[in-house]
Amino acid sequence: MSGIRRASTVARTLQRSLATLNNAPPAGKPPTAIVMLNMGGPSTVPETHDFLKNLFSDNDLIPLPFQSVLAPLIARRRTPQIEKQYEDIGGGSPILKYTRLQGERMAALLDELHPETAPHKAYVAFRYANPLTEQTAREMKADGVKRAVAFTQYPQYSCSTTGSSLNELYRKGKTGEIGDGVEWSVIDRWGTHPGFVEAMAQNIERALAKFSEEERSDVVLLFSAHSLPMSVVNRGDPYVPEVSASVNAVMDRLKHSNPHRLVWQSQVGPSAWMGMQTGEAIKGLARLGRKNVVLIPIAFTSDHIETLFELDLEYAHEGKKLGMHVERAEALNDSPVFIRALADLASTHLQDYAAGRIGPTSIQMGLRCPGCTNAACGAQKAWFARGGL
Ligand SMILES: C=CC1=C(C)c2cc3[nH]c(cc4nc(cc5[nH]c(cc1n2)c(C)c5CCC(=O)O)C(CCC(=O)O)=C4C)c(C)c3C=C
Ligand code: FES
Ligand SMILES: [Fe+2]
Repeated sequence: MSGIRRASTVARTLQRSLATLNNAPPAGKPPTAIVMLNMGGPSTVPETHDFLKNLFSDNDLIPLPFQSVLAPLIARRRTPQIEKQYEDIGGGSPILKYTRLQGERMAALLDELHPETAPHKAYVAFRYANPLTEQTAREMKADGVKRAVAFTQYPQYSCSTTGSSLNELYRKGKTGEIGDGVEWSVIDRWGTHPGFVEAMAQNIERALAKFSEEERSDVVLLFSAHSLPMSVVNRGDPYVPEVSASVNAVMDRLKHSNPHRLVWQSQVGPSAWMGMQTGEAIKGLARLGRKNVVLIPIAFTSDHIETLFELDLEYAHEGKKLGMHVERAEALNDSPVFIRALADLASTHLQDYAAGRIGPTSIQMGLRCPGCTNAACGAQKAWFARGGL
């Protein structure tokens, strides 16, 4: 351990002891909180409007002039179209169901893997839908949490996704809404973790098995990730290279059995976004005579309108019209291989942190995008680097 890291560990331990003296914990050992960060989605169709209003109000995701006035207007205008999409996928987003299930199973595994910090409790903190961070903060405070891990559920880091969730957590944490003297550390990205790669590869193999043996090696693997505005890419956001690293890791695990491409979906509005777009790629492959495609959602861990609506209902349907055979690799959802990977990530983090091998944040998280002008990013990173104390 370096001298600086040892000194900061000692300082944190002292701060923690003082905080404990000031706020006696409730009877019984409070849980180690594993806070699962994600954007969330409307669990029922009537929640769509509030979800969109929260999303368009997020200055870290979409900086708008007069945001507090414009956001409700845009949300109201967009609600009917998006409500229809949630109706078409069965009446709501399954993200809360899957995040809860993943969290509960992960916490049970963690109690076995790392009994030193047991009991573990998974908390869900969504950015735009219930349970919002403020609701989760109240629950954590009531539970008397003193040690918490912010665990992003986005495999690859973007300042518009994980960055926004961390900024929100920082705002609630620094005002004491989550409790006083809570010691934080962060799992900020994990897009090449072997368990995540294995779970993705197994789902791709299951989709490939739906093609005849003669066709199988010729199937194009089309990895599809939510796009980013070029303004975000061009300020140095790490998401695009991190998604590419995930794709390469999965292809290595598959021993490059098939040709592949990484394409981008779900762009919103008239500005320039990262391409090539998924829909255009399917049309282009059809034009080039490629008949067989597996679509792979690589940047999200559970089903959402983008898998169930865009990939299944729009693109797969479009492909079929063009005479193609299009399958989709399942999202990770309740994959036991994936849930074990989450538990491994958290237990390795807790172990390394307790042993002083890592600090509260990764080395990579300390660096702001070279083009960043958002002061919240700097304050948030500094706060988490001090363990939130
Ligand atoms: C890793 C995934 C995602 C990134 C990166 C991302 C960036 C991003 N998104 C918008 C604007 C919108 N996104 C919307 C919905 C939405 N976004 C993601 C994921 C990422 N977004 C998901 C999974 C969803 C859907 C939720 C679901 O339940 O399926 C929407 C709302 C829908 C719509 O109006 O079309 C908007 C708007 C921006 C601007 C952005 C990067 C800056
Ligand atoms: S936008 Fe990336 S650190 Fe601020
Ligand atoms: Fe999005």
